[in-house]
Amino acid sequence: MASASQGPAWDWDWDLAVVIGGAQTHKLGALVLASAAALFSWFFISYQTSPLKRYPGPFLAGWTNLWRLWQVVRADYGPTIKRLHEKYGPVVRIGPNLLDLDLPELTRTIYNTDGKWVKSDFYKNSSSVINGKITYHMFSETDNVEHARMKRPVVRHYSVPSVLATEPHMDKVIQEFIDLLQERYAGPGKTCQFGDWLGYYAWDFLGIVTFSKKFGYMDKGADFDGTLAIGDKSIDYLALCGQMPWTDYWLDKNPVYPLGPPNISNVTNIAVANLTARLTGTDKNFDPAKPDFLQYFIESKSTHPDIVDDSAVVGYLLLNLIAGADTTAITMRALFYYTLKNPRVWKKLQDEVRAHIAPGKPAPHAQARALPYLEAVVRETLRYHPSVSMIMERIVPAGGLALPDGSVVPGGSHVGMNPYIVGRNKGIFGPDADEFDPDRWLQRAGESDEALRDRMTLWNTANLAFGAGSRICLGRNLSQMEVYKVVPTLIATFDIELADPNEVWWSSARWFYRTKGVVCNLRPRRG
Ligand code: HEM
Repeated sequence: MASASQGPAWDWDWDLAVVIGGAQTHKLGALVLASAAALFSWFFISYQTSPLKRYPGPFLAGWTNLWRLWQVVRADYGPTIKRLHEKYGPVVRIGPNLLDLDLPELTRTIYNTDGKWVKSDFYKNSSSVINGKITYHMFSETDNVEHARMKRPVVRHYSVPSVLATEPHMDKVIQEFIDLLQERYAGPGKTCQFGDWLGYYAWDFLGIVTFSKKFGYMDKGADFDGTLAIGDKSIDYLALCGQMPWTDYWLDKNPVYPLGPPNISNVTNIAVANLTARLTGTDKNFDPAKPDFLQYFIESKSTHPDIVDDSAVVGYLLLNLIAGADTTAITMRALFYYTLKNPRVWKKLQDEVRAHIAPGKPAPHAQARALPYLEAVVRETLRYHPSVSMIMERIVPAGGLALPDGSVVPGGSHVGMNPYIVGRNKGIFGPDADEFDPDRWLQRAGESDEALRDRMTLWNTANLAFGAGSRICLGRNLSQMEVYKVVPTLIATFDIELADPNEVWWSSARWFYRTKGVVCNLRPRRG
């Protein structure tokens, strides 16, 4: 009985708890259901009423940006979107408010200099928090007026004559590069992680033209301080967060516990240390007869005191390194990978180079630029494997964008083109656009000079490897000089072959189309 009399009390409490708990569970369940219904209705109404609904694309992409985030996670972004264009045509909806266009005839409209076309928020997460304030640089600043203000003091330093003035620095680093390769890898039975070395060269090259000092990756033959790996992470962060830019405020810009990519503090420290040494006259590396970008930027403080202070100089220095090293390394790696895999192209390039460039010393820029097949190979590499292989998003200005099919994309929508996709447009480059063939850039049999000129003008409109318009790559002259000088120097100095002619390199197609591999045998030149 006792147990019977105690039992009901316990049961009563238990039952009450169950009833209350059940009621709460019901309420919670109802709340979850209501929220899901509201969310679904919101998605459904947005989907149904979107002015972009008429454009084809994967079903999920029209509903949520998670679809495109997933494509970035998969690291096969450019090729995936290209396949969608093959299926749906030149306009593909890849987000609720985003169209990817394969319409080279519109490049000069979307990427122009009139200031009306603005970069989307995709770019904003490539910024830093300085003294508690989010700070943008030339690449991440979306406001065109502010961007023009930042660019004005330094743009002339990237002109061909200014870049050419740094050739003595380039020669120094190129000489060291070939000497190190000779020392370490030119012996019998040795293979060289050539792809990695092109990365070390690209970083040390920029170190030397930027502040007359290498980082030391070539000397150590390794990413000894992890900077190259951190650089990769920060570019991946840009690509991933850029699909839903608000996530950056919860991750990297979160004031409580920032969860962004590791920052390249060692490069920042090096930039600050170099600036301080230069300003205090203790910089032992600097020779006033050999200008570098640090010197140019310090001069900008006098020419534009209202814009450039010491922290702006550090910003310019960092952008040189972050925007310029991997992009150029990707281009050089791709150039060697595709040409070495194609014996006809390799032989033609090697013959041309060896007929004009002396081995064992840096190729003079003027001589290298006079080699037509080298030029064709570089152009084809930039077309076939552009370092930036994602959509370069812009916001359609008020008034809309008229498409060739007669439709008008309304103002406020996001649109853009991807250098990888436009570069393989068959209407422009022909049915073999998916093949690597530098000869396409040469004058064809029976083609008049005028016809060649027209063809090149057309092809240049589809060349977005360096972007276009007011936001075109600032460092393009510098990176081209870097490539045009080192490639013939290497070919003139070494017999180069892939250690495994069937090598399939590792690749990751996100904002940068990164690659690893190109393992080579380097032997002192015989022929
Ligand atoms: C092969 C090498 C390179 C390639 C393929 C490349 C590609 C690009 C592309 C496509 C853009 C435009 C992005 C957009 O509009 O969304 C860009 C912008 C930029 N690049 Fe490069 N780049 C290269 C090398 C360099 C170098 C060496 C530097 C500097 C030393 C540099 C500095 C910049 C800067 C500052 C911007 C932003 C320009 C602006 O918005 O005003 N790049 N680059």
